[in-house]
Amino acid sequence: MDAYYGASHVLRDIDFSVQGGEIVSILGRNGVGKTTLLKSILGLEVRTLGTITLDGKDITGRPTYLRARAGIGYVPQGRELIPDFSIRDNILMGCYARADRRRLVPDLVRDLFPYLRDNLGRRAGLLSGGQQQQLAIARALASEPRILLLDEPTEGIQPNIVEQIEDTIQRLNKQIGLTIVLVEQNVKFARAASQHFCVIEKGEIAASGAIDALTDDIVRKHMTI
Ligand SMILES: Nc1ncnc2c1ncn2[C@@H]1O[C@H](COP(=O)(O)OP(=O)(O)OP(=O)(O)O)[C@@H](O)[C@H]1O
Repeated sequence: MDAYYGASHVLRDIDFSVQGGEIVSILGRNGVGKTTLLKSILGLEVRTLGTITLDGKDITGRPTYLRARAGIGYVPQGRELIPDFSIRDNILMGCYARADRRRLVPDLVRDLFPYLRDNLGRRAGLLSGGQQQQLAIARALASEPRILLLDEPTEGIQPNIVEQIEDTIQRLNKQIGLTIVLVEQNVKFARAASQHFCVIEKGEIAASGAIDALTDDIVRKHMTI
């Protein structure tokens, strides 16, 4: 798969796949194309050449909202919440991506995030960074995705809260078998959270494999500045 913004060729010859039920981290320096890979899977903003399949079905020609309804959830970098909306209304925004369009705060969200459950009427803009990240994940879960794309969930989050996010990711993966693609700059977090990795350098895959094969050499070569 190749990806373009206008004439700018951002991803080249990307052969990337995720098995159901696994967590994969996409790593690499700033600007190498990690977010673009997620946007290519979603069909968002970027133009792609090549084929994208979900459960063996070709979704390449489908618009983003149909890819979402087919089971792809997205937590964008920077979270993109609506600060003046309540926690409840931010979560319900995710329901537009549901195949059945039902508007409800799923039980899963209530179980995972007791703070959100107990403060549904609170304005999103008043939440801490960690709570906002929980809310962005909750909004994505409202569509009941089978695969969740998470763009830098630990960015700007206090170290003690990073562990909570890792715990959430593990629970989603183990309890409901959610497949997760995680864009990360935090190598320690990626090592702890995922089973596979994929390093991108200048728009191409420079290394990939089981997470144990993510050596310090690879990190030094492709990730240090
Ligand atoms: N909407 C856009 N239009 C044009 N160029 C873009 C657009 N979005 C990103 N780019 C460019 O595409 C390249 C890859 O960007 P991308 O955001 O995918 O990188 P990234 O690895 O996710 O970086 P970061 O870690 O900073 O988020 C960069 O050179 C960036 O400037």
